[in-house]
Amino acid sequence: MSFAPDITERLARARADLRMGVPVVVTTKGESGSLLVMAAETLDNRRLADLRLLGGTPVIAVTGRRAETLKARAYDADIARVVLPVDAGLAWVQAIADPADDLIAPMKGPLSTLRDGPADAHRAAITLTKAARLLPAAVCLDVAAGFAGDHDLTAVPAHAIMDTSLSPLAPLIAARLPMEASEAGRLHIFRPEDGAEEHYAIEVGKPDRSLPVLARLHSACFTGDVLGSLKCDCGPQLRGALAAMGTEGQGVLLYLNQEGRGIGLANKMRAYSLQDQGFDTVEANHRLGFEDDERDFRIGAEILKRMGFSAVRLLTNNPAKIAKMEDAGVKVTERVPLKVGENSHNVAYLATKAAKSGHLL
Ligand SMILES: Nc1nc2c(ncn2[C@@H]2O[C@H](COP(=O)(O)OP(=O)(O)OP(=O)(O)O)[C@@H](O)[C@H]2O)c(=O)[nH]1
Ligand SMILES: [Zn+2]
Repeated sequence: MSFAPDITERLARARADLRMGVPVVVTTKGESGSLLVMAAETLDNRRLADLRLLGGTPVIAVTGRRAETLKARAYDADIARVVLPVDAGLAWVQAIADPADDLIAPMKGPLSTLRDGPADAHRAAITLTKAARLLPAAVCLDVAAGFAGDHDLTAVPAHAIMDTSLSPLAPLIAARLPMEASEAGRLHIFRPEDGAEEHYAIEVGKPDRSLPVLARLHSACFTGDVLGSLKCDCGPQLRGALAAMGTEGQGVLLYLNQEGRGIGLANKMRAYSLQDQGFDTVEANHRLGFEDDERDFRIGAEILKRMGFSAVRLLTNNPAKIAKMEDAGVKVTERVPLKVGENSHNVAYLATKAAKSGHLL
């Protein structure tokens, strides 16, 4: 009998802790052992002062993307460990993590980055901040084994954070949902076992499981789907896909809670703020320290398979989605273009997606 949380549950706790500003400890088997980790975004003055009392050399781990903008040398390939100067305060930490003021205060340096020593735990710390939908930057300090226990902190092994296997998704409940596009709608809720966000599937009609189904993998876009934002084409694509399924009398639309191409709504708004400064959608993601697209489309493939679908006619303009479906074992027998909702505000955004992300015009 055990009531203690397992590794997956402790990972969920660690994400929640970081969002609240509570430190966590990342452990490795190597020489350093335990790394105290705080998300740069949620660090406060009290914990920064406490960190200083511990001595040692605190660093901020940032992604290679962010390091490039900061002109910091990334000795660890895809990440950099920026040394926290002795006199650096909270504003300095936040300016390293957050590109909001990069243009008005461009000189943060010269920044010194660590070259020696293991960086696996630091890399895991950044991955954890991303999973918590925070800015990908972590304030880190080597601590003695036992630190987590002494301070009642959640400890997680780096290898568990870096484990990329997909968490099982269980179908939770489904119910009839008549919609404008089709009265024969049914909404299914899927809940992942790792405590991450739920995802939804809207089934239209009763599609024959032995035939390729008309399908759409829609990523959540609060601004486009709900507010009718003109900055993207998501709202018209969502309604267009449902309308096509209504006309055909069958189909399946997955509503994946991967807002902002997987960076979360707060970070997407940071990206929008950078776009107001003149950066395009891809550059904005990079300046924040993210890749262009942080979504995991295996989730969509898994839900389709759980629902009994093995082949789809996919409504998309994004060839990467097709490749990722095929990789995950869902056959794409046809690409059905979905070109709706172009306007004067999003024409540059759509052109950037075509030029940089391979979208078909
Ligand atoms: N980070 C970021 N995300 C954005 C931006 N504009 C829209 N999004 C998000 O991008 C996602 C929309 O992508 P989709 O329409 O599903 O897919 P796609 O990759 O464009 O491919 P299609 O199937 O052709 O539509 C949603 O999660 C939006 O919230 C932006 O400027 N920055
Ligand atoms: Zn959108």
